Parts: sequence; structure tokens; C-alpha cells
Amino acid sequence: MSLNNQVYISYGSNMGDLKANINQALALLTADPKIQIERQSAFYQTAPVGPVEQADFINGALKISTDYTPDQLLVVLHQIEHACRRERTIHWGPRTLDLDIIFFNELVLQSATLVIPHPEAFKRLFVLVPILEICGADFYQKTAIETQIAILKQDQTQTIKRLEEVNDDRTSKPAN
Ligand SMILES: Nc1ncnc2c1ncn2[C@@H]1O[C@H](COP(=O)(O)OP(=O)(O)OP(=O)(O)O)[C@@H](O)[C@H]1O
Ligand SMILES: Nc1nc2c(c(=O)[nH]1)N=C(CO)CN2
Repeated sequence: MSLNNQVYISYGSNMGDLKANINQALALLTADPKIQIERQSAFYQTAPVGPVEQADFINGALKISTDYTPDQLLVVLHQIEHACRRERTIHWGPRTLDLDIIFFNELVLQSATLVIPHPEAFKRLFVLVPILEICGADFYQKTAIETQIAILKQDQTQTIKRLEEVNDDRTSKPAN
């Protein structure tokens, strides 16, 4: 049975063993009794977006259900980033693990520490493409995401390549 809040999380890694970092994060999320991973996208290899010259990323998205509030979830995600040896040095620079809250139910929120929907989401194919893969037909942002993906793809500046399915029995649940 799913928990109260439906949340989309975007993850990315471009330092160290990328898949090991992501799998560690998935294991920590799975171990949390207030979080249930409902759906998981494939891994995507993406060229770095932004001004910093750095290695390609693996990006992807998760749909979770959770009993955490948005602020509580942000704290948990920061703890997981820390456990995965994330160091905050260069803004938009290389990282072992980045976990962002993209959508939280249909909430619109702007505080000093948290903005939902994530303010950069609609500029980033590496966020939108994995979310489109896992969101249901009735998701309130589906049409907006499809429209924006078409626009960003015309630009041809953001390269994104779908890699293999994530082979993980804990999280590979059928669409509903
Ligand atoms: N929706 C959100 N999800 C995650 N963090 C957020 C969100 N909105 C605001 N933040 C704030 O952004 C701060 C910086 O996040 P982070 O270090 O991951 O930035 P970044 O990865 O360099 O850039 P970006 O947030 O654009 O991906 C966090 O400490 C958090 O307080
Ligand atoms: N391809 C890609 N580029 C980025 C990413 C990312 O996750 N993937 N994250 C950034 C800062 O959050 C900046 N640039």
C-alpha cells in the first residue's frame, strides 16, 4: 500500500563509481520505513549542462510515496547525499550524488530552503525525460513535460542517451 504523498525525485552522479553511488542511495531510500519506491526510470547517460566542464552524468528519476513532509524529505535526501560522500564545493560542479525533489503531490512551495516544483526542472532534459518515462497518464504535469521536452530537443544542446533498465527487484514494479 502506498504512503500519503506522491513525490518525484531526480538523481544524478558524475564522480566515482556512478552506478554504485546510485545503488547505495536506492538502498538507503528503500531501508527507510517512511519511503516506498513506487517506480524507477532507466539510467540515462547525459552530457553536463551548465558552465562547469566536467564528466558525463548518470541521471534518472524515482517516483516514491512517503509520509515525510517536504522539509523532512529534504533533510533525509541530504543525509543520503552525505552518506554517499557528497561534498558541496563547486556550484553545479561534479558530485558523487545529487538528489532533488522535483514534484511533491501538486504542491507549489517557495521557502528559503525548498522550491517545489524544482525551479530548474523544466530547463533540464535529464530531469524531464526520466520523469516522463515513469509518470502515469494522469500525472498533472505530463502534458507540460512532453511539450517542454519537444522544445528542449529542438535546441540540440542537451544530449541524453538511455542506458539499460535498472535491474533491481526492490524497485522494479509494474506501471499502474
Ligand atoms: N526542490 C528542491 N530539491 C532539492 N533541493 C532544493 C530544492 N529547492 C531548493 N533546494 C535547495 O537547494 C540547495 C542546494 O542544492 P544542491 O547543492 O543540490 O544544488 P546544485 O545541485 O548545485 O544545483 P541544483 O539544485 O540546481 O541541482 C539545497 O540545500 C536545498 O536547500
Ligand atoms: N547532465 C547533467 N548536468 C548537470 C547536472 C546533472 O545532474 N546532469 N546537475 C547539475 C547541478 O545540479 C548541473 N549539470
